[in-house]
Amino acid sequence: MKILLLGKDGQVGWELQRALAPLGEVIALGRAGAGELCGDLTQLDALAATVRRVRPQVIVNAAAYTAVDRAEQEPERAQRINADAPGVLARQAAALGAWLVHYSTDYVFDGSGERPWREHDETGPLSVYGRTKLDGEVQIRAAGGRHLILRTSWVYGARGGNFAKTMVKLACEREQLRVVADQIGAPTGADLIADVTAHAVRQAMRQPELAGTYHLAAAGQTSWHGYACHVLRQAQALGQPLKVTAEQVEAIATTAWPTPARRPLNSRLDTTRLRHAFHLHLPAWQAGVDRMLQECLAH
Ligand SMILES: NC(=O)C1=CN([C@@H]2O[C@H](COP(=O)(O)OP(=O)(O)OC[C@H]3O[C@@H](n4cnc5c(N)ncnc54)[C@H](OP(=O)(O)O)[C@@H]3O)[C@@H](O)[C@H]2O)C=CC1
Ligand SMILES: Cc1cn([C@H]2C[C@H](O)[C@@H](COP(=O)(O)OP(=O)(O)O[C@H]3O[C@@H](C)C(=O)[C@@H](O)[C@H]3O)O2)c(=O)[nH]c1=O
Ligand SMILES: [Mg+2]
Repeated sequence: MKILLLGKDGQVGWELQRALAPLGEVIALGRAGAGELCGDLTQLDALAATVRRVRPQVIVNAAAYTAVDRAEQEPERAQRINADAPGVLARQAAALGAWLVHYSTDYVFDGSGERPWREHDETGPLSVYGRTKLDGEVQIRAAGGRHLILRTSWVYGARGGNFAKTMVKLACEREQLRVVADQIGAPTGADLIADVTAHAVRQAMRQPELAGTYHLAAAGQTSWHGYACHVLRQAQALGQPLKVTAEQVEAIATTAWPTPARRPLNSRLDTTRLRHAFHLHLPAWQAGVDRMLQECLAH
């Protein structure tokens, strides 16, 4: 089996290089591409030509414009990368009879209510990032090919920048940390996402009726404040020289932390559909966070 992986250098893309390897030949492209193959999602014609040249059975797209606040100033670029490029990939995949695996986000929802979002709940993105990710989903479905859209949340990985690493860095540098406590979700590891992807691809190729949209997040829930406190407790145990300890992190409301992009308060994702369809157990969010910190901070 031939798999075309896009976005190989991102948090999820990096883990996918490892997780997809046992499934077949993985042609992994970053933004720079390789030889005649284009991996740049802003180059729509060259991207389409790349798919036609490789003729994969599966395309996995882990590339995205993920700078949520910056996207408010660059809506056209975010639209091209997060929506138009996935549309191109989906139409090329459909023409080849190939699968497309793509990732989306909790930020397609408006964050209202208390209950975890289900796949068919009404969307209502609050930001340019969320709107462009939602349009990517729409374009993929419209192409009519076989696809898996995996919506995930609060991604972290050993490789790449993420909130957990930012908290450790800031707690070592600053005298004070304030973190929003009213946005609720589940931190999800890039390694878990990659492993579930590989498992789902294997199963979906035998059971094409499994095509569709699924919520994929670690079990449990917390706030960004709860997440930060957990990270700092672990970091301290691993010997990091913190100036701000977990107990000293100030819990604040979203209204006290103004940002260019609005973010959902309720980012919980209901993963029942994924767990049942693919017979999966999803671990508690803390397990993967602890493993990542151990990998990054232990010496
Ligand atoms: N990060 C998160 O918290 C969440 C992510 N997701 C989704 O999961 C998926 C994977 O995200 P994650 O791995 O965390 O994101 P990262 O930001 O770690 O990785 C995205 C990758 O895409 C690359 N990229 C950006 N622009 C282009 C381009 N024009 N052409 C080619 N590559 C490009 C980035 O390169 P560079 O670094 O050089 O810009 C980066 O390597 C995405 O679809 C994202 O929307 C969903 C929920 C939460
Ligand atoms: C650095 C910092 C952030 N915050 C807040 C801002 C924000 O509400 C929250 C998290 O900050 P971030 O910048 O990591 O958030 P953000 O980049 O919006 O994270 C999102 O990224 C995209 C790609 C997704 O798809 C989402 O699932 C989600 O992971 O914490 C504080 O309250 N205090 C701080 O010191
Ligand atoms: Mg971010």
